[in-house]
Amino acid sequence: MKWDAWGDPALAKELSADIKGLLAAALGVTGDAEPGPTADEVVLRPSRLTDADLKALADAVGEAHVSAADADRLPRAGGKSTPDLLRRRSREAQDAPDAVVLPGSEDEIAAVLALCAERRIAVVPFGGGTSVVGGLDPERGGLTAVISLDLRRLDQLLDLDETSGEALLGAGLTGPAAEALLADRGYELGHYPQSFRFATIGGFAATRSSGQDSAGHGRFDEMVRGLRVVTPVGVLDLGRAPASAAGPDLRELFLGSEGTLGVITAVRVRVHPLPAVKAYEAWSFPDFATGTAALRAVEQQGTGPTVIRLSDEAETMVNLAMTEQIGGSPAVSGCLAVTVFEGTDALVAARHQLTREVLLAAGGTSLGEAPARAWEHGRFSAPYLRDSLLGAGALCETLETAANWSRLPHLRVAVTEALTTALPGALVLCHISHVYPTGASLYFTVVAALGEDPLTRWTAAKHAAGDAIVAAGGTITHHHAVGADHRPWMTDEIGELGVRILRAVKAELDPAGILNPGKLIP
Ligand SMILES: Cc1cc2nc3c(=O)[nH]c(=O)nc-3n(C[C@H](O)[C@H](O)[C@H](O)COP(=O)(O)OP(=O)(O)OC[C@H]3O[C@@H](n4cnc5c(N)ncnc54)[C@H](O)[C@@H]3O)c2cc1C
Repeated sequence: MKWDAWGDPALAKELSADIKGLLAAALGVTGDAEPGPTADEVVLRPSRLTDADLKALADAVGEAHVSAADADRLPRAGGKSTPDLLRRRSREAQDAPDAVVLPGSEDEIAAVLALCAERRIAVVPFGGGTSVVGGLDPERGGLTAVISLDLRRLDQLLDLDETSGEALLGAGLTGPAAEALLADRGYELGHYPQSFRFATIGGFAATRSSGQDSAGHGRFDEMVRGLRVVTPVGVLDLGRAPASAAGPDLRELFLGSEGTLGVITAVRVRVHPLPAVKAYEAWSFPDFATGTAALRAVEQQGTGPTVIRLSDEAETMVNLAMTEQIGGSPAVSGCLAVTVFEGTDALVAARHQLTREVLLAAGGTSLGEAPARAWEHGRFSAPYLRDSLLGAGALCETLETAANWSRLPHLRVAVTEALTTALPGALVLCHISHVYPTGASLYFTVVAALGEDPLTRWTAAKHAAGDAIVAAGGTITHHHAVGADHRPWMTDEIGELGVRILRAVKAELDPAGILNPGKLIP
């Protein structure tokens, strides 16, 4: 993963003539942005750890697994939101964790937490580094220093119970590494967020991630059967049966806990046999309202596509211009919807047919397989385009929410208005990609001219959007999590009493307050 951009440098994308034309016509963006510093030119604030601290950390995990070198600190200085990337481009002194520590076992994690509590050092658990909500900000929270606890060494398939269809996965496994280990045994987890190639099993659990196949396989939190968590005061092993009436489900406390309550070391997940067949069909709807009603009808009928998503008119149009870049869709007018079905021959055929009938009756026109296959082909490539847009002088950022079907139309209008008021002239695209019987998520992409001081302008726009979401009855986050960026709205989301409950749990599990200060809990 690059320190100042997304993913693999070899896959960086050039902007096509079509996109450059669109940027010039829609946003007046014609030139290139000033390039940021190289890694060697970045100035990091010096590490605040003493030699004695570093020696104690090395005693806990081995000398080879502790580093206070700038080359190791810089890639863990934050996540991968656009504000993170803009900060990395700064030529002013940047903050970063004071050291990077890579434990190899639960005992080593427990030892690190104990010595950090004793020495008043904050700990930021680090999975794949793909947070887009400031979840990895190197916040010290009034303590003397902060370390990044990189969990990549916890990368084993620890158990596969084929009879039950459950796998125990190390928290540091990336999406592709976990799927490869399972595929060797004929199984699939089926969690494919856009950040799939770099994000980790522990990160998915810690943020309540949702993948693009959520209609068929569920959100990540729905896949979790059990969790192992190391806290500063002991180890928890949660989830002993597929269902239980033994009081409140404590797994739920750690799903979405974002490193503030403990370090997730292993996750027991539901797995399924690799699908025998897949079927694809794309659809066009005359407008977003008609398409939204069609998705609702499919979801409420329960006919079970694995993927179902709908782009609004603007996103469908931009998708066209991106065809060359990310394998986007061939010519489509109106609003593009994509459906994918997976499973056995008979189930796929039945689900596909039942879904088709609903979509046709709801006003959809079939576009055949090609646009749906093109979407799948390019589905992990869009983040590379954001880097190219930044290089060309355009700010591109996303935000997401969810609400009941009845609130969705107003929520979409309110967020779009908030964004275009805060960033006049910005292009705001929207899609639905996660559906539930009672509602759906809305995912917004904002493209604007970078202009002067983009960080301040984006922060103001994000704030306006957050206020609009809350006022319109949406959740402040459907799957990106809270981190530092959504924390100001947590009291609106769960109320004062809800915040007090989280604080009380935190005080019990993390009395020294070392775990990921400044995130999630107001
Ligand atoms: C381009 C892009 C596309 C994205 N697409 C999606 C998407 O489709 N769906 C989606 O859900 N999200 C998406 N995200 C957001 C992000 O990928 C998810 O939040 C992901 O789950 C983070 O996983 P990670 O391993 O990278 O965790 P990190 O970013 O390293 O950490 C995220 C948070 O979890 C904590 N944490 C990490 N590992 C552990 C652990 N083992 N124990 C305790 N705490 C831990 C960290 O301290 C931090 O607060 C996207 C991000 C980017 C940049």
